Amino acid sequence: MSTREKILVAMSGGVDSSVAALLLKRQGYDIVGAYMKNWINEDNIVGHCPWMQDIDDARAVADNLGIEFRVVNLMKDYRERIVDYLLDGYRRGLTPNPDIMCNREIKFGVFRAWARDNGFSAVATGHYARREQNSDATWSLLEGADKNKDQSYFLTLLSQEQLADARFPIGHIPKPELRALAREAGLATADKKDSQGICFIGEVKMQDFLRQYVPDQPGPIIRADDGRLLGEHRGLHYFTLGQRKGIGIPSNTDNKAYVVVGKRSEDHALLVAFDGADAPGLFVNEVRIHSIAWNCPPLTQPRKLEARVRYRDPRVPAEFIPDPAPLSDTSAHSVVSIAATNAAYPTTALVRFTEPQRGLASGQIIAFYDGERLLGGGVYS
Ligand SMILES: Nc1ncnc2c1ncn2[C@@H]1O[C@H](COP(=O)(O)OP(=O)(O)OP(=O)(O)O)[C@@H](O)[C@H]1O
Repeated sequence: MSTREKILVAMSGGVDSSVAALLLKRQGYDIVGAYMKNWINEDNIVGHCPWMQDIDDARAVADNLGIEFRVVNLMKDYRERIVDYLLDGYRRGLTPNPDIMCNREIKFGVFRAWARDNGFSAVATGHYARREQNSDATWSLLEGADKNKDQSYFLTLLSQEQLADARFPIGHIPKPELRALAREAGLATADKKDSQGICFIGEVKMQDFLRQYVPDQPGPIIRADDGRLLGEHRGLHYFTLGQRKGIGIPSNTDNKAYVVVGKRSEDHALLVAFDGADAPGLFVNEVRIHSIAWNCPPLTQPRKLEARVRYRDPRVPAEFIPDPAPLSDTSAHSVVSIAATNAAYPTTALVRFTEPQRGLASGQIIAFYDGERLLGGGVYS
């Protein structure tokens, strides 16, 4: 009987996870490839979703590598844990982050559980992130070596336990080198273009998707500084803090563009201002967060660290100040609770930035770092 470690490789039909499988195979692991069926556009609501092509591509790579290939149906879990979270968030005026939730709830949640039930000790993905063992045998998650492709931000809410079962075989490779490896090995996906996040959101505009599920609820567009009525919008869920495109109010004669600076739930008003450092509410020096999760020992005392306020932003200096006795964790109202259950540490905090930060929308996620090392993160209140 084989004593090689059994690893389930999440194969999306993209080049990154194809090379993840290639490398693990070369390293001698006992691997099986699996495509997660997360969403199928059965109602044909949101147009084209290339899942069938993706399955064919993933299967072709698995055949090339001579490994078994499975399709795992997680549509029900995905609907309950990601789509409902997304729609619930938008209905409540938040800006949810389905990519981060998908990693925690699906890839390293139900998919990992499926892997365990089927005799695998770990789940590998094609994320640009690295895992490093600490002296006490726990794991740290580091940014991908290719800083232009780093995806550690998307793994922000993973726990130490999830990290222990995760493998990121491509995290140390620059993308051009990865494509070269794929070509040399003759992988069918070698020159496939990069995907755009979650299938059903990547291939369609989020607005088109939301239109099918969240009823329009028109309200006034109001200029924040003088209360002037500028027009009408179709629903607050189509907008997020810091958004400039699609407001539908022309720039003024000086070519100054309007930007969303707030939402007022009482009268469904969309608050806008001219974009700039003095736009009211657009820039903040500090922000409250909830649903904090750590993959390292939880921070219970104030500490200086670095924060990434959104994907692709550089890390910025900040001070993390935990609330000693959080009164309420707003995520408790969410369909999918983002909060760490029974956390033995404060799950709310204040984050104070050295430089003001722009457009931190409620529901979005902040990630904390110590250099390249991801510590954890939380959700903007
Ligand atoms: N439907 C899916 N089935 C299996 N694994 C998936 C699926 N979607 C994503 N993954 C896994 O999650 C990783 C990151 O997903 P993401 O959507 O960010 O793709 P990516 O970075 O473009 O990678 P790839 O080139 O492998 O598609 C993928 O590399 C893959 O391991």
